[in-house]
Amino acid sequence: MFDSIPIIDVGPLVRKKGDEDFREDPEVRNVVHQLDLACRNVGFFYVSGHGIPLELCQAVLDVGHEFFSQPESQKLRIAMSSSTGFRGYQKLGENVTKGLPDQHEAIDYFKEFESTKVALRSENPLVGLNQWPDSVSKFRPLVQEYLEMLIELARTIMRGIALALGGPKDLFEGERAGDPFWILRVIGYPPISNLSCLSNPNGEEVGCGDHTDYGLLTLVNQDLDITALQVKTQDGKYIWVDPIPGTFVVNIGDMLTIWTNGLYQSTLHRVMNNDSKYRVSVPFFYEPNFDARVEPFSFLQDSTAAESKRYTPVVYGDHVINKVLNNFG
Ligand SMILES: N=C(N)NCCCC[C@H](N)C(=O)O
Ligand SMILES: O=C(O)CCC(=O)C(=O)O
Ligand SMILES: [Fe+2]
Repeated sequence: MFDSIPIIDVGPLVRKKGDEDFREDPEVRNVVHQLDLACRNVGFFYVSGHGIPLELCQAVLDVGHEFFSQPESQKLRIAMSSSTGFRGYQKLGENVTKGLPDQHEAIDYFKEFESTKVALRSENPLVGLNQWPDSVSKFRPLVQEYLEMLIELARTIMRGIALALGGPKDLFEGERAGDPFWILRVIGYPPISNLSCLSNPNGEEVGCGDHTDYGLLTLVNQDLDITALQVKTQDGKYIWVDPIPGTFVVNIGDMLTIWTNGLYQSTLHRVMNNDSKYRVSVPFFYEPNFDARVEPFSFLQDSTAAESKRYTPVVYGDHVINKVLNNFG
């Protein structure tokens, strides 16, 4: 049970990640304990002290606003389709959650596959090249710089989570997530009140319907002047996730649920932009290796035991392909 989202200063993890005595360091232990509580009880937390400049986060949101404010014809020049590997721009309502169209537009980026892995091409619908808008000149260099920093930050937080589980600090390296897949979405949410045609026949319009994220860890960078993200508590109530300057909103994904045999559950969340302003958010999704086989850790099975709670193993890539194909029918 929870009614608020904890704030965790991960400064010690970031500063001491190369230290020999990382595991035993009292400041690191303290962060690790907070991560454990947040992952067990909430599945969501804010991260401060991460070292990513606020100006870079803001600049990424700014180019998002600039892109979405363009005429549709301009945006469609980088349109997403099955022939781009589902990478690129999707119009309002194109993404579907639990059968209902989401009231957001977005550009989706996925890690590109190495061209040498030819075998992937024929059977993997996500193979393709990322689509960059040349109409917003700073877009590509900014987003690429941002991506590199977020991959590193997420890897560092996963090292803390590895210790929180009582595992070795490289629990999520190697065959599990040493060559992590990633997804980045630049998302625009018009004010719900502005929507000219309502798509949901039997209820409220949502910017993004109830869902859990697919992989390991999501880091959300969101406009600071609008509250729109909501997290569902165990008793079915939603709580608003107010933006806090200098933080990311972090949540755990489905693969961590399986690896931890349900100890750390991915939490349902949705987006409602009831504000009168247009909202941009940029979630970054840090994922396992594309071909990682994900199954409950044997060292956790005793403590998380009840046989009925055993999670079925999946290959991460199969899970994400399924999700993406469902999102776009
Ligand atoms: N890559 C991630 N996690 N994207 C999350 C999008 C959530 C909505 C999507 N239509 C769904 O139903 O999953
Ligand atoms: O816009 C947000 O704040 C979160 C979006 C989200 O949950 C997602 O894309 O998975
Ligand atoms: Fe999400």
